[in-house]
Amino acid sequence: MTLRDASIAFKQPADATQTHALHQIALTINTGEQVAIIGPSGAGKTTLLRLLATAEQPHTGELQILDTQPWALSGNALQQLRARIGLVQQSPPLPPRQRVVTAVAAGRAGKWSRLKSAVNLLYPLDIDNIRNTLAKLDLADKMFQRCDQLSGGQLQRVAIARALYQQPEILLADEPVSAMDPVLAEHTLALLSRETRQHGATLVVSLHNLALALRHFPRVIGLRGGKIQFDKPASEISDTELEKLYINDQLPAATEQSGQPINSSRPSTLPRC
Ligand SMILES: Nc1ncnc2c1ncn2[C@@H]1O[C@H](COP(=O)(O)OP(=O)(O)OP(=O)(O)O)[C@@H](O)[C@H]1O
Repeated sequence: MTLRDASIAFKQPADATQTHALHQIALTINTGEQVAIIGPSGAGKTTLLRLLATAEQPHTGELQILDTQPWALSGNALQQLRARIGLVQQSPPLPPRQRVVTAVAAGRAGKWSRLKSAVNLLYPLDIDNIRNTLAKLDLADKMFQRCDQLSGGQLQRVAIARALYQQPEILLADEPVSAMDPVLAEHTLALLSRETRQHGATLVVSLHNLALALRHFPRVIGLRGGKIQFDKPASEISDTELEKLYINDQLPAATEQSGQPINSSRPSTLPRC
């Protein structure tokens, strides 16, 4: 997938000013690559993932993905393209009363006929595969539970199971392990990496945890203020570059109090606005 000088600006309803969520982003991510996106709160990570998922249209510039220009496609063709792209959202929008099995089955709805999707909503057709997918995330016992009976971390795992079950060619995940304990977070990122590699799929994940980003992803993109600060192999990123990426002039007291430099080797969850 390729972005050429892509920008997105949002109008703020309060004062009608524009926020440049992304500014002239140029990048290419090749098929099968595994990439982490890091950066401070408000850097534009979610917007970038939504742009790649074709959930957001660039206001200027261009996106080419899976050999097409999505915004030149008809409505039907765009829907078909979206069925080939999986997006795990930061707060998975799972209907509270839906059962886990149905939520996961919905991952393939875009690939099925309307009739099959409707039947599947009532009577999930592919129980064994769904159970296997949930088992990889230690959730097989929750298969028939309602989504509103799950914890935040369990809901995140349901959303990941749904994306894995979809078997997309591109899997995009927005802070997919933010509500998980450290052991589950490690396990889940390793699983995402392994599963996408096995299917030859591309994986792009935004993360606040630097240690996880650097450990699990060979390529890391640092985003700040809607612009790319660096895009390089994880092994080449220095602590100074990380300090520069996350520097927060709005939080002098917090930074002084902690007195801790940003260190990529320790698990780090940085202060958020
Ligand atoms: N729908 C929207 N309307 C107006 N402004 C928006 C909208 N979505 C995002 N923004 C603004 O765009 C900027 C980038 O937001 P985005 O959610 O992409 O950042 P982020 O890096 O994912 O942040 P976080 O780490 O806190 O999730 C922010 O300034 C945000 O306020």
